[in-house]
Amino acid sequence: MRLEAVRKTFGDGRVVLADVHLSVPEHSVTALIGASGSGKSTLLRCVNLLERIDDGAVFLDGVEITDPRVDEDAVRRRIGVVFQSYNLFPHLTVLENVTLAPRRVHGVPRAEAEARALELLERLGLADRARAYPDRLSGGQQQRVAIVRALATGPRLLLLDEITAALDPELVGEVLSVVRDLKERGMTMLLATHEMGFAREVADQVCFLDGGAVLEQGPPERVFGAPTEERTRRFLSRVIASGRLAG
Ligand SMILES: Nc1ncnc2c1ncn2[C@@H]1O[C@H](COP(=O)(O)OP(=O)(O)OP(=O)(O)O)[C@@H](O)[C@H]1O
Repeated sequence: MRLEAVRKTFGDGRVVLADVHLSVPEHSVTALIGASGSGKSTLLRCVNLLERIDDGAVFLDGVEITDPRVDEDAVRRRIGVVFQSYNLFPHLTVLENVTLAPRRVHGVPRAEAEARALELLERLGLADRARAYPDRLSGGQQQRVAIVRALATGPRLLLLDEITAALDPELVGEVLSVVRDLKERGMTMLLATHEMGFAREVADQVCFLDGGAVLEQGPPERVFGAPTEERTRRFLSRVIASGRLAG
């Protein structure tokens, strides 16, 4: 997946993404870091076509998905998204939550959708929760269900937007270990995070966004260990001061 010269403005003409170039190689993990408001979520939303870009292009498997003639549903099937808030339907069981989009949006037969869902739930240690309702699950379990739901359409790319931010600290680990497992299985991921320790551990590439522009990009050892830009250094020292580099 790659972004070429992506520009996004909101209402009053404020530039939120300015000329962003970013390449996310297949089977690799890219972490977007940067201060609150630097444009991380907006970038993810532009990739998933939840936001329309003003200029530039986004490519997935060599196809320009930001071309207005492209079928948006087909694109979304190939891009899984997990947000900070799990957004599970409270009146549906775990299994129903996971199979809803494949069945209703993509027309997958019930038996096939359920078989795939159960396989994924099993893999994420949730098989025994399939018939439970979300309010019977911990936050960590709910977020893992949200990850299963994102995987249920067999995406080529997974976008993770601050997926541990709403969790109690003791529940963060179980969600991060799922991400590690997906990485080992070769899933291509683009994630936005404030957890620098996690970015450093799981990412193949770290991209520092500042005011909607990519200021610095490279392997985590380099960006965290020897940042070349003064602003990156300042951001990281603020993060260290707040204790979020470890973890
Ligand atoms: N729908 C919108 N309309 C207008 N402005 C928006 C909209 N969505 C985001 N913005 C603005 O765009 C800028 C970037 O926001 P974004 O949420 O992408 O940043 P972020 O880096 O993800 O922040 P955080 O780390 O707090 O999640 C912010 O100034 C935000 O207020």
